[in-house]
Amino acid sequence: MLEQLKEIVFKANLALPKHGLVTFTWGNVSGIDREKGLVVIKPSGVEYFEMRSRDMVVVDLDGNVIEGDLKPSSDTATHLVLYKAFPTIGGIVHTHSTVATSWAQSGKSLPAFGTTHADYFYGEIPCTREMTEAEINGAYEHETGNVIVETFESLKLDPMQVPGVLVHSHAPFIWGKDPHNAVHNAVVLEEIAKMGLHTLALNPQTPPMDQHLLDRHFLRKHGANAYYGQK
Ligand SMILES: O=C(CO)[C@@H](O)[C@@H](O)COP(=O)(O)O
Repeated sequence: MLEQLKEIVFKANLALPKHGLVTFTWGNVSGIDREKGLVVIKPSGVEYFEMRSRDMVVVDLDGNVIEGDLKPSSDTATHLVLYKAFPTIGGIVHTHSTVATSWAQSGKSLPAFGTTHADYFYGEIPCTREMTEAEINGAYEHETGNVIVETFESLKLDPMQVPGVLVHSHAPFIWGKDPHNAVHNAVVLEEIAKMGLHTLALNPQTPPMDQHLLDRHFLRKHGANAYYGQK
């Protein structure tokens, strides 16, 4: 079942250690088949060097395992909340990449300081609020998804314009039109998180970039009038 999507999700998972985004098993990638309403996700706690395409787990949008011998990622419930709330996304990545996670741990949103950021994220990457004791002690991974959705709704953000979030005291979740695109955005997030950290070290008063420059850079790569590359 979903052999092609399993292969895509498997390769996207292997791309995380390749890009230096995960240590040990600290991350996961999923992809969705929207027509079938099924999600393919990495198995939980399996070392990347041992993982095989056939180890990918197929779940439905309620989290029932439809195919697979292994337990799905412990973050599956978060992925499912995001797929249900954001119908335009096709792939999700979670990592504990060092610098993006440092922003999340500090509870700080990542401002758009320059064009590297603006090429991929149309403005600040928000950090969620802290989760409550009841949320932490309840269905924690499901509530993690809910707090992400709450953040995007309260800030009126389009998840395809800001394809990622910093979860307070935890780490980033990043998404895209498919698993490969989500990994690409996760690599970008780690790079701009580093740049943001260095920017503030050099000048703690650095303001967010000019709005016109932000518009110019995001819109030249995204939307109806995009012209970057061989378009
Ligand atoms: O946050 C954590 C662990 O703290 C998890 O996201 C990470 O280890 C990945 O877990 P899975 O192997 O996907 O279950």
